[in-house]
Amino acid sequence: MPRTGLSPALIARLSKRADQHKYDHGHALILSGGPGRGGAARLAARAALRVGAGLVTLGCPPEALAENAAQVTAIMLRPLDGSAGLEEALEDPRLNAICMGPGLGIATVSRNHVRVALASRRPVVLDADALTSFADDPRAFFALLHSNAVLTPHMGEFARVFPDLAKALQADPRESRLEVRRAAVTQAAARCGATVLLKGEVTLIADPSGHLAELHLTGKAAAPWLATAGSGDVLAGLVTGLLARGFSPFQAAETGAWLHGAAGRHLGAGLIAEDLPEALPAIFAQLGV
Ligand SMILES: NC(=O)C1=CN([C@@H]2O[C@H](COP(=O)(O)OP(=O)(O)OC[C@H]3O[C@@H](n4cnc5c(N)ncnc54)[C@H](O)[C@@H]3O)[C@@H](O)[C@H]2O)[C@@H](O)CC1
Ligand SMILES: Nc1ncnc2c1ncn2[C@@H]1O[C@H](COP(=O)(O)OP(=O)(O)O)[C@@H](O)[C@H]1O
Repeated sequence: MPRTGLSPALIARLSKRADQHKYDHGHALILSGGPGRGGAARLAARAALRVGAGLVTLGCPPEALAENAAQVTAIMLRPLDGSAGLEEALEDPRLNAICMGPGLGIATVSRNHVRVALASRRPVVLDADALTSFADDPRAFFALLHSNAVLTPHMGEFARVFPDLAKALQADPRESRLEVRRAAVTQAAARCGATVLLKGEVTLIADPSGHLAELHLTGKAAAPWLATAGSGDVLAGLVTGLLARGFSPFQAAETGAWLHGAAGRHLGAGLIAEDLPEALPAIFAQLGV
């Protein structure tokens, strides 16, 4: 990916044809945490819907259903009772992309959700608590992963799953940091067998076969107001929505990161995470989608 651009081929893939119906655009499942912890997953769900997934369902513990029902409309809701509930939901083959981590909680149930989702071999985005839940045993985590998974850590989460690679980064002087970051993300993807997107003002994306993309939100392309609570949850939702639409993991990661950056630049100072999905129609219009 050019450092600040999106290729014409990826822009073309964002369009919807007139003869398609909603199920042609996929059905994303976003998992939410318990009561009082649903905000992050709702942000992700909204982003998945705005980026064009045909349907988005928020799966939450039964006790969080009323809270979520008060907050969402176009997004559908499904109570999921533990990982057995997730397994049952995944009997529907039309659910074709999963997002887990934002606000999920760091707990055994989160680890079990990750196991069930990965065992289904569906495209899955693993963010936030889905990563942190495996901090004490990254090797067990890697054994579950496959090439349809996308990990979207910030630096803190990256260090929990790839502590040795993060240590090398922290030890390195500033001027060689980008080179070291590239090497670290490339090694991380090769090690875990999934696409890894390391977030920041420079976002790096690597897949297990050695492809590397980077998005530089610096200089004229800067979008520093993206450093706000929930912004990464929106990114996770964008990537999930694109996976539901049939983008490959690497394409979904680079397209999602680009749209996220464009929305951040478009909104500028004062933006909060809720604004980001709502900026997508303007970004699509600028792209001619
Ligand atoms: N509206 C909501 O409901 C929100 C919920 N959130 C959820 O809150 C939970 C905790 O996520 P957090 O990421 O806040 O906390 P974490 O504690 O998981 O990670 C943050 C820590 O990581 C370290 N770190 C190192 N480099 C960093 C970097 N580049 N960016 C961020 N942290 C870095 C810092 O020491 C920081 O204290 C997650 O489930 C997340 O999804 C947050 O996303 C914020 C918004
Ligand atoms: N200075 C910055 N410039 C541009 N983008 C940034 C900057 N800081 C953070 N971001 C982006 O904002 C998002 C923050 O995500 P994350 O740290 O996971 O926050 P949260 O957990 O609150 O959602 C990421 O997509 C990251 O790339």
